[in-house]
Amino acid sequence: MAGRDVSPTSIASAHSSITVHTEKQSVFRSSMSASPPTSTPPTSHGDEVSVLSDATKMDGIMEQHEETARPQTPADAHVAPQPTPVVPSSEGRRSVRSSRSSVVTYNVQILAGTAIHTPSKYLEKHHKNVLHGELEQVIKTNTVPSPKKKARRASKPSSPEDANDPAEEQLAAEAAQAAQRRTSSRVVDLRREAFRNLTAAGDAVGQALTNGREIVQNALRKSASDSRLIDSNRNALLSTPKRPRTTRGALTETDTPEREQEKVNMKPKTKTWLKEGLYVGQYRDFDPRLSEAQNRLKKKSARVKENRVLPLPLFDAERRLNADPLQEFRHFKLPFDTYNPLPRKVKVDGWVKLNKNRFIGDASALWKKDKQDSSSCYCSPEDGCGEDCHNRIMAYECDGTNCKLSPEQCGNRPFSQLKRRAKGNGYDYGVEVLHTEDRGYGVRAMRTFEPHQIIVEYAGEIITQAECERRMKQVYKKDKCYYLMSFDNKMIIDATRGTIARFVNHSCEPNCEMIKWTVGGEPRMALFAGSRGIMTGDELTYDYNFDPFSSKNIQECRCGTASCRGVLGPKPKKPAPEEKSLASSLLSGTKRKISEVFGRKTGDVSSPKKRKLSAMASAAWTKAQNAAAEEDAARIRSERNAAELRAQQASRENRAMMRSTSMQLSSKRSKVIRKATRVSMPNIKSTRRTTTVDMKRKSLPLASAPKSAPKTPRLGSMAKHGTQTPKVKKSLPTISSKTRKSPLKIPSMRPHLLGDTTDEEEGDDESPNITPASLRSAAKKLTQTKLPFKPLNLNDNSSSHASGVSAVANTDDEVENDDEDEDVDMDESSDADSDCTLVRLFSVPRPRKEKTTRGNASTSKSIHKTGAGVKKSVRHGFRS
Ligand SMILES: C[S@@+](CC[C@H](N)C(=O)[O-])C[C@H]1O[C@@H](n2cnc3c(N)ncnc32)[C@H](O)[C@@H]1O
Repeated sequence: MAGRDVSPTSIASAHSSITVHTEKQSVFRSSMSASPPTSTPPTSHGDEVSVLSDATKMDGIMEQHEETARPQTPADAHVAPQPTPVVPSSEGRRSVRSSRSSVVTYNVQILAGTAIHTPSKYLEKHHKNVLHGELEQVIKTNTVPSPKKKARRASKPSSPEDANDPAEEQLAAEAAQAAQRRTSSRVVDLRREAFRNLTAAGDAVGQALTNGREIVQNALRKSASDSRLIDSNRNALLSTPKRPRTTRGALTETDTPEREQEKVNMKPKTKTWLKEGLYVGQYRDFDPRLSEAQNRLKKKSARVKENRVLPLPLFDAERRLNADPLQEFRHFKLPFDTYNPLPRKVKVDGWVKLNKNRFIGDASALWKKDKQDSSSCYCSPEDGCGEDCHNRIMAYECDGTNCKLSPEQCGNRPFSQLKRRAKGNGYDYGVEVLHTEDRGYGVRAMRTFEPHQIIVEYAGEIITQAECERRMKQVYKKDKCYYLMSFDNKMIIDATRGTIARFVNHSCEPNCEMIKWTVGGEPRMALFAGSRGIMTGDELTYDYNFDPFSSKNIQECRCGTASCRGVLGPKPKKPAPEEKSLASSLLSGTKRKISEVFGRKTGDVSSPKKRKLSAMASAAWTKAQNAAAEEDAARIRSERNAAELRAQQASRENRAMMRSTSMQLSSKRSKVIRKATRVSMPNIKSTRRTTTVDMKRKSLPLASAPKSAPKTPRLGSMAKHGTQTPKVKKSLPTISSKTRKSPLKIPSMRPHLLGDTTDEEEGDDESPNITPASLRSAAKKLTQTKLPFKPLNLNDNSSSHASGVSAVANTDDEVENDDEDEDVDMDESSDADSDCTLVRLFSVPRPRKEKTTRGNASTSKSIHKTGAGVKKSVRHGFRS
C-alpha cells in the first residue's frame, strides 16, 4: 500500500520511467490484458498493488497450505525472477495501435491505471501521454521528475539495491515456486510483473536522482550568478537606455558548451511590457494636464450635436419662410411617439374590438328598407372633389358609382383614407387610449390632424331601438358606462363592441365632430377633426348631445371648459313659473316646511324622534324630487320626439323638393343655353353660369317646412336628363358664410339632433352648420319665387358672368333689373360681419378657355368653417 499517497500523475510519471525491454512487452501486455475488462480498474498505483496483494494473499493462502506440506528451500528465496513466456491467449487482445511493430507504443495512463477515467474530450491530452519509441529512450527524453517527487521516491525502497528487502525476496521466491508449479499462471504473472515494475521504478528513481542532483547544482550556480548579474545590469542600465531583451545570440567563439549552459542558466528573467494592445489605433482626445473628469467636461462642451436624419423644425420653418415669406403657418407638435418615445400603453379590460359595423338582427333589413337616396357628383379632375363636391356636401363618400374621378383625383374618400391608414403604423392610425383623471378612459391624438380630416370611425353593432331597450334592461343593467349612439332614425350603434372611438369623451367645447356619412350605400359614423385641427397629444372630444332619457342618468360634466354646461347633454331648461308641475310645487312646499320644522341645518335635529322624522321627511323629499325630475324629463322627451318627427318630415319633403327644383331649373337652363347659343354664338359648346341664392339661417320656424312635394326624378336621374345638353355641366350647391342680403330665409335645422331642441327652440343656436334640409328648403323657396332668368350674353366676355364665382355675384337689384338674363344671379356680395350664409345652388358651366379664376378659394374656406360635412344624428343615449 505504499503507493496510496501517490497521485495518479506522479504514478504516470513513475510508470513512464519504467524500463521494459521490447522482448518483455508481451509479458507486460499479457499481464495488463489478464485483468478482467469488466472489473473496476485500479485508480492508482496503490489500487493496483492492492489487486496484486489480494492475489498475493490468495496465492499466499495456497502457498501456505503447500508450504506446510513442503518446506521451503533457501535456494528458493534467491531465485531471480525470470521472464515468463508469452501467453499466446493474450495476443489476441492486442490493441490496433500496438500491432504496429515498427513503433512501440506505451500508454502511460494505461500503465498508471487511470486511462479508463480519461474522457474522450481529453484525447489530445491522451495523445500526449502516449509515448512512442523505445521505452528507455522515451523515459530518458521525457521524464524529468520534480525534486519533490524525487525526494519522495527516494525514500521508497524500490531500487535494485534494496533487493535484499525480505518482501522482495519472498515475492521472488513465490514467483519461482509458481513457475515451478505452473499453477495460477495469471497471478504469478501479475506478481512478477509488479515486481518488475517496482524494479524499473527504482531504476527511474535512481536516474531521477542523478538528474535532480544536476538541477540542484545548476540552481545553486544560477543563484550565485544572479547576484553578479544584478550588478552588471545596474551598470548596463546606467550606460545604455535600453536593456537587451535577450542574451541569446550573444555567444562568442570562445564560449565553451559549459559556459554556454551557464549563460543559459544565468539568463535573467525580464518582464516583457506590452507596447500596444486593445486601444491601438484609437485616437483619444485626452489632455494629460487635466483630470479625467475635466477632460470629460471639456469634451462634452466641445461636442456639437447634429441631427442628420431629420431637419429640426426650426430650420424647417426658416427654409419655408425663405421660400415664401407670406405663407401661413400653424403650430405643430412632433408626433406623440417621437417626443414621447415610451407612451403608456393603456390596456382596456373587456373591450371587444370591432373594426367595422355589424348589423344585428332586424337592423340590416330595416336599413335596406329605409335605404337612403344616392348622391352623385359632377366634379372635374381640376376640382378634385373639393369643397364644392356635391357628395361631400351631402356627406356621401365618392366611389366608382357616384363619382367620375379616379381615386387619385378624387379628394372625397375619407373612409378609404381611413382604411389605408389602418393598415399603416401607429402614426398613421393616429390615436390611442389614455386614462383620464376623472372621466375614465379617453382618446388622444398621436399626430396632427387637419381641420375636418377624418380621425377614426365610430363602429360597432348596429341594432334596432327594440334591441337597444332589451340590452339596456337585461345586459347593461348594472353598467355605468354606455356606448350607445343613435345615428339613424330607427337604429343605434352599440359600440360596447366597437372601435376605439367609443372611448372619446364629451366636451362642451369639443375639438372634433361626430358625423354620419353614407359610404357605398351604408351609413357610417366617424369622428372628424374640428375647424381648428388637432395637435399631437390633444385629447379628442366631441359634443355628445347626450340624452339621458331619465333623471337617474343625468351625469355631471367634467370637461372643465369655460362654457361647460355642467351636465352631459343639453343645459337643463328652467321651467317657467306657470309651467311648474304639481310635483315641483309640492316639493318646494315640503322643503320649506321641513326647513321650518327642523331648521336648515341637520345639526339642529337633536332628539331621536326629530331625527327620525327628519329622515322620513328627507326620504319623501328625495322621492318627490325624483318624481318631479322624471316628469320633467318625460315632458322634454315628448317635446323632442315631436320636434324630431316634424324635422324628419320637413327634411324628406325638402329633399324631394330640391330634386324637383334642380330638374326644372336645369331643363330651363338647358333650353335657354341652347337658344342663346343658337342665336348668338353657335360655336361655343360649353358654358358655365352660377345660380346663387342668398339666405339667412334661423329665421323660418321649423313648422313652416312644406308638407308635401311633387314626385320628381332623383338627383341621379338628373344626369340622364342632362344628356340633352352634354356639354353643359351640372350645377352644384356650394356654401359660403359671407352674405349681406338675404332675400330668402331658411330655418336652422338639425333634424336628427334630438338633444338640441332646447337650444334651437329658444333660437339661440349659434352653430354655423348647414344641413341638407336647409339646402333643400332654400331650393324649394327658390322654385316658389319667380326666378328672373335672363338670356345669356355669351359674346360679352367682359360681363360679370365670365370671371368666376366672385364675378358672377350680383346684387339683388341687378337681378331684378336684369330681366333678360336667364341665369339666376342672386346676391353674392359679402360682408365680413354678416352672419348670413350664402348657398350657391346651381351653376351652368362656362367655356373652359374663358375661365380665369374660379374663385373657389374663398368659398372653400367658408364651407369648412360652416361645416361642409352634414352633421346628422349624433347622440349618446342612456335609457333606464
Ligand atoms: C362613451 S363613454 C366614453 C369613454 C369612457 N370615459 C370610458 O371610460 O369608457 C361615455 C362615458 O364617459 C364618461 N364621460 C365622458 N365625457 C365626460 C365628461 N365630460 N364628464 C364626465 N364624464 C364623462 C361618462 O361616464 C359617460 O357615460
